[in-house]
Amino acid sequence: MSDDVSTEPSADQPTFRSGFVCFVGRPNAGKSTLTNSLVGSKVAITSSKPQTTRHAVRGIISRPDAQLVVIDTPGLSKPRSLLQERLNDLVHQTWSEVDVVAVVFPANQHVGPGDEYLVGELAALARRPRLVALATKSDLVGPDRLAKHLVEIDALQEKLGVRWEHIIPCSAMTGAQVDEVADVLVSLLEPGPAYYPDGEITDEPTETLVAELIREAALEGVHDELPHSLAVEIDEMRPREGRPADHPLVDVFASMVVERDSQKGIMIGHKGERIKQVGIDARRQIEALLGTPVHLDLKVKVLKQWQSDPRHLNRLGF
Ligand SMILES: Nc1nc2c(ncn2[C@@H]2O[C@H](COP(=O)(O)OP(=O)(O)OP(=O)(O)O)[C@@H](O)[C@H]2O)c(=O)[nH]1
Repeated sequence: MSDDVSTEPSADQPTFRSGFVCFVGRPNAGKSTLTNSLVGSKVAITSSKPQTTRHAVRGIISRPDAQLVVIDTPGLSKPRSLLQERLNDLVHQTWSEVDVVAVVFPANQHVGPGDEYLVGELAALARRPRLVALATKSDLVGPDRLAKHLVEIDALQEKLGVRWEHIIPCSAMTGAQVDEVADVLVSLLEPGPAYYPDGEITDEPTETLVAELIREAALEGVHDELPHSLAVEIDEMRPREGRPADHPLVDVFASMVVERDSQKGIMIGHKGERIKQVGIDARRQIEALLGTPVHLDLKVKVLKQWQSDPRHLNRLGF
C-alpha cells in the first residue's frame, strides 16, 4: 500500500477531505472540552473559570476519510488592555483563515447580547468561513428547553444575516452527538491531503502545552481576578543527563508570572503550601503528557503590568 493520501475520488474510496475548524463562543461555553472530546486526548486546557484559553491550540482528528485540524481560540472581549487587543486580532485573523467556524451556544444559557456580538463579528468578516451552530452542554437541559434553544439559535440567521450549514445539539460531557459533530464538520471541508502525519494530535510546541498545564493547575481554586494576571513561562526543559535509558527524567524549570506582589503571596500560599500543591498537580499532568517522570521546579515572578507592556507580551509569547 502506498503512503500517499489520494485526493482523487474513486469508485471504492470516498474523497479525502482536510481543513481547519475553529470553535467560537462566549467564555466557559465548553469549547475546550469539545475540542478535547473530538480529538480524544487532552490538548486544550479546560477550566471552570472563563477566559483561560490564550493560545491557538490545535487538535488534529485523523480519520480514514479526512483530517480535521481544530483551532481553539481565546474568547473575544472588549479590549481593555494591549493583551486583549492582541488576542482579539488573533481571533479575527484565525477566523479568516479557517474553513469552518463552529459557534458554540451552551444549552443551559439563553442566546444573549454576547452571542449576538460574536455572530455579528462573524457576519462582518470579508472572507466568511462556513458556519455551524452547536448547542453544547445538551446534558444540562430537558428536551423542551433544548428545542427552544435551537429556535433561538435559528432566529439569529435572519436577525444577523448569517447562514448555519447545520445546527447540532451535543454534549462533550456525555459524548452525545460528538461523532455527529465530527461528521458534519468533515462534510464541510474541501477535498485535500492530510496536513499532519497520522497519530499526531497537536502541533503546539510541547513547551506551550506544559506551560498551559501549569497554568491550569495554578488556577485551580483561585478567585476571579487572578486568572487574567497569570502567565506561565518555561525557563528550561531538558532530559536529565546521565540517566539510564530505561529510567529517563525530564527537568522542567518554570516561572508563574503575576502582576503584583500581593498576587505572588497568593500563588505561594501559607508556608509555600499552594505552590507545592500546584507543583504536585502540574507534575502529574506533565508526566502524563510526556510519558516520562518529571522533576518540576516552579517559582513565582512579579512583572508589573505585563499585560500592557509590549516587551513583556512578546517575551511571554503573545
Ligand atoms: N455538563 C456539561 N458541562 C460541560 C460540557 N462541556 C463543558 N462543560 C463544562 O463547562 C466548563 C467550561 O468548559 P471549557 O471547555 O473550559 O469552556 P471554554 O469555552 O473553552 O472556556 P474559555 O476557555 O473560557 O473560553 C467546564 O467546567 C466544563 O467541564 C458539557 O457538554 N456538559
